[in-house]
Amino acid sequence: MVQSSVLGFPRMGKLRDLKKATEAYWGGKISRDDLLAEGKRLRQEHWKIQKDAGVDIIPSNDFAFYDQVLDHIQLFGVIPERYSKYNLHPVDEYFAMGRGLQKPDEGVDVPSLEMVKWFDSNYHYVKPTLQDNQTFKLAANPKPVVEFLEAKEAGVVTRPVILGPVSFLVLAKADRGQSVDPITQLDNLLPVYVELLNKLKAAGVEDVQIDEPILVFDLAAKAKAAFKPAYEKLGNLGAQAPRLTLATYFGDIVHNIDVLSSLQNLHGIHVDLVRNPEQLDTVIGALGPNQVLSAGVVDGRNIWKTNFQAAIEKVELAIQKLGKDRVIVATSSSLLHVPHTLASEKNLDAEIRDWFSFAVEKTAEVVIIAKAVTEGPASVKEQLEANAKSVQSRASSKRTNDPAVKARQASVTPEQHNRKSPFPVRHAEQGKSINLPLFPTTTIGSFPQTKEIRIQRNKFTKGEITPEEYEKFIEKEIQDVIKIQEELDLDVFVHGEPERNDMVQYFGERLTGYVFTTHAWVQSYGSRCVRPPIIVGDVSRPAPMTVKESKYAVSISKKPCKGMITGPVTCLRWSFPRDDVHQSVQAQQLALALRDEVVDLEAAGIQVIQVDEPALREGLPLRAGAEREAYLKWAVDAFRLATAGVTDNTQVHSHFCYSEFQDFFHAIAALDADVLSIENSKSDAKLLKVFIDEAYPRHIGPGVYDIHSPRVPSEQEIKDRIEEMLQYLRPDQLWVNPDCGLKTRQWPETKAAITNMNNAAKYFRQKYSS
Ligand SMILES: Nc1nc2c(c(=O)[nH]1)N[C@@H](CNc1ccc(C(=O)N[C@@H](CCC(=O)N[C@@H](CCC(=O)N[C@@H](CCC(=O)O)C(=O)O)C(=O)O)C(=O)O)cc1)CN2
Ligand code: MET
Ligand SMILES: [Zn+2]
Repeated sequence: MVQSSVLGFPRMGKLRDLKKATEAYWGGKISRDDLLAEGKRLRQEHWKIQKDAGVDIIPSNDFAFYDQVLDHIQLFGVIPERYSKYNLHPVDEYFAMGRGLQKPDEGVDVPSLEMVKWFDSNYHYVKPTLQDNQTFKLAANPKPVVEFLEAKEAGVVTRPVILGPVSFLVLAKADRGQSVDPITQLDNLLPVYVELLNKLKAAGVEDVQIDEPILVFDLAAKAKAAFKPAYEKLGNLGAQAPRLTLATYFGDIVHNIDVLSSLQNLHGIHVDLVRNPEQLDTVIGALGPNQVLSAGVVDGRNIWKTNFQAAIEKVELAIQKLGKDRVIVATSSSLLHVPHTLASEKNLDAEIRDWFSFAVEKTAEVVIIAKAVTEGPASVKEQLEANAKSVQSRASSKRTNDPAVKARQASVTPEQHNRKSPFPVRHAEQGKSINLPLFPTTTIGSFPQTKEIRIQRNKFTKGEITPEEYEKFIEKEIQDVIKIQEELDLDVFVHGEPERNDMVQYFGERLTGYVFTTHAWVQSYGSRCVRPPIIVGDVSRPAPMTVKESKYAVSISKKPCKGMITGPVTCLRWSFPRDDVHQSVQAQQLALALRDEVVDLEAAGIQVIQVDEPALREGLPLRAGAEREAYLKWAVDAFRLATAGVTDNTQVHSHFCYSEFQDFFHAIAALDADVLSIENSKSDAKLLKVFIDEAYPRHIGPGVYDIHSPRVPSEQEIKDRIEEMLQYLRPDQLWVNPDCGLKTRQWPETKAAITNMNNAAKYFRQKYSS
């Protein structure tokens, strides 16, 4: 019999219940016990959904209050002393690592651990941070054991998910000032895995899903070599340990296929056949004689209904070679990356709705496919017919195709990708009308999205206030933030983005070719969620999207004020893209729509325009090679097409909130933006060295403090950071700004942090002008 399997389920709940509970706990509104009880309730609900759907292999330990990697940091005792020294309750220590903790009265002040993108997704994980003398110790009540028992008690037998030791270490880094190479710690870490597996077995666990997603990367020799000792040990524990199924996702493992020979003692291997169906034969060829293949055929990363016929064909190929008992039908990855359920969407057009499948619906899909291949297509005839109809409806729908967009794309010329003059000429032109001091200060766009803003928007969406009332409210918000920026004495203002629910969804709602949802939330980090809009057809811009607010802000600003839009690659990556048209085509459509917006902003008198591309880096194919080069070409072209329509006088900014530029620098440079703001506050300033090494001529603002945490950085801390940056950047090219937008912050901490930031900038301005 072919079993069905889900690799992980979204944990926020149907109505973002987990977000509400954690934020209430942080705000002191509910107790720790209340929070723990809510977590338990959600786990039970999610297990029940999967059990009722008939899923054979249901995950546990896929739940996390903040992040699953952070769970492992705590599980293995990889807790830096700066957290452990406070002897906090484990729940609070966990959140302190995730989001920092500042309690001046109790003398507690510690920033969060670094948080970075999970592979090429918009989910962020907390980076394990190791010391030179790192030790590992299994937590007293290991979470995977506790949650397995909890499910068992509720009548659900689960397969706990744990992150494998090689991935844990490869995804880790040395703490600041430490030099340990994490992978060298394998021998110290393995005993903890052995102990954990023993405890799981003792609790009654038969099967464990052990994730080693780093197998999809190009691995350093040391990392690759670590699989053999790791899995010879973990795969040979016999009756003392559960069977292991090693899971990979978001790429193929063909380039690491030789590793499989040292994994032959494992029960099974999971591969992503949505992203890389072509790896099937190679992987089957490398399996041991009794090993099981978990075939990821239901997309864990996108919301399109699975094409049953195509999925069944893939699974049948595997069955022909392995037999029904050695094949599992699975989601390609955890369903963490898709929204909870389509059932919550009441406003979707019926034709289009029928093309979608969210997490709850995907659990049903794995079950149907498994049944189709086990019992034959007749056993699920109705479902197969309905599915074929949906697939056919989407393929032939007029909603997806706009000849005018296609015609415009066909007429794009190479010159449209180039600014009129090179940077030095533009810079001189811009200097005539935009007066800036040395070390100009600015922010990244958004100011706090207060409860009041969200309430007013909610009322407006529901029709409880008129568009005019909402517009008045937004104008007042803009007035307030302009006034605050004057008081804070910033040099380049922003309008604060109060009208935007999200930097991508807002544009999706204003572009043709998109649909958007009311409840389709996906976790981005911690308690923060996004509601990615869905690209269903060719994209175009029916009318200006941001001009009114930007123009108003400029009209009341005594200093330059940036126009603010989200770039084409980010609009694409943070939406659910089409899977029937190449992403480069969708990016170009978005670029053309945004180009019109940029030109309209300029025409409205906006001299500084920021085009955010924070998702440019995460879209980079995970492995070096032709695919990566092709991506960089079309992604850079899209940005240039969107921005190059303006005159030399207009200063184009771009923003990226990540700092891994090493394998990527030439693409950033090729964007030709006049000013870049980048993330840097939590990474080593050494990363900036690439800007000198490559003689980067233009201007840069590496973030001087981390906006993801409510913690207020001191003026001294910021000065130290700027001092470090000046080792790598010229004083005349350095801007001073936070890491990213301030929408998740509260006003008091925002004002305090920016005051410190501005004072730090003034100190250097003074120092370098004399
Ligand atoms: N798409 C995207 N990806 C991104 C980022 C980003 O900004 N956008 N930033 C990076 C980090 N990620 C972030 C992701 C989300 C948030 C964030 O603040 N999200 C908000 C939701 C934003 C939103 O869409 N808000 C809507 C809906 C707000 C809401 O909850 N409304 C209530 C009703 C109003 C109320 O009573 O509060 C409801 O619908 O129930 C709005 O403002 O209109 C949240 O989790 O709370 C911040 C950073 C990387 N990836
Ligand atoms: N302009 C946006 C903001 O300030 C950029 C955010 S990048 C995730 O919120
Ligand atoms: Zn950002």
